[in-house]
Amino acid sequence: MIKIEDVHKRFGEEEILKGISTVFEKGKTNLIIGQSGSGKSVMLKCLIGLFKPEQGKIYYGDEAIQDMDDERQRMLREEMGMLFQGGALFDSMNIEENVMFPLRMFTKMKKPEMLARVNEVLKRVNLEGVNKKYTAEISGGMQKRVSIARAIVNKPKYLFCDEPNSGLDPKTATLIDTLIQEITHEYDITTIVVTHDMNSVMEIGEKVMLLKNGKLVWQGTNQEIFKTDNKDVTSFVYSSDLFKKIRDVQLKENKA
Ligand SMILES: Nc1ncnc2c1ncn2[C@@H]1O[C@H](COP(=O)(O)OP(=O)(O)OP(=O)(O)O)[C@@H](O)[C@H]1O
Repeated sequence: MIKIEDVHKRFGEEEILKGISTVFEKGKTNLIIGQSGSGKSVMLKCLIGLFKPEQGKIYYGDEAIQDMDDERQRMLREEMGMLFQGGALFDSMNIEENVMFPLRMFTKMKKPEMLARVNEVLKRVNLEGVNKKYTAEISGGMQKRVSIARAIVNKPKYLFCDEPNSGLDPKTATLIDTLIQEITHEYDITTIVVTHDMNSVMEIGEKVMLLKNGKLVWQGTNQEIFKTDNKDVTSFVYSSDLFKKIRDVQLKENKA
């Protein structure tokens, strides 16, 4: 679990995060949604320690990141898996070397042990046997699965995903979302996903947080998001034509 209390982040004169408090729950997919520029990525970067909030606290379990010494912060980073936009795989390494990278960085495992772990996670993401291929030789959806394998290879307690299905067709996007959710449940990870995608909200939004202009304006489940009359939620959700049409049909049915 990650708990944040009254987090403020400023760049120069501009306050980007204006006092955000919430809990990211363990064993669940926690989604941060909101329009472009609402502060989602800044929030994510505060959570992983890339940005330091001027005010407020970020607790990992009982410990605030601000109160941890350098060694404890380094240990915390080892507990984090990251799945960033574009996959960020190394073109010059094959798949096996890419997935092994965090183990080389953070552990003292010997090669056979690393290889066994790499094969285990490649199997988990249904990519057995691609070890020696290079990024350019596999599809975008497969690259995402390799990135997921790399993100979980060191058994993280926390998984951070920034727009994990950007650039994928809807079917592959759903597969990636579902994989992230299954892994979250299986390994009891606290997963945080930044997304624009309403399909992801519907599929895996076990806890959904809506940011607007640097404030948390609504939080709830994906079931609740379609029932609430909160104006910020409805204007975000129904800015998509498809969802607007679905809602119009529902309203008509309710009247009939
Ligand atoms: N390093 C930085 N220095 C100055 N301003 C920044 C920095 N990073 C982000 N910002 C500003 O913070 C605001 C929020 O940006 P952020 O990237 O968090 O938005 P977002 O909700 O993730 O948007 P998008 O969905 O387009 O990625 C923007 O106005 C952006 O210009």
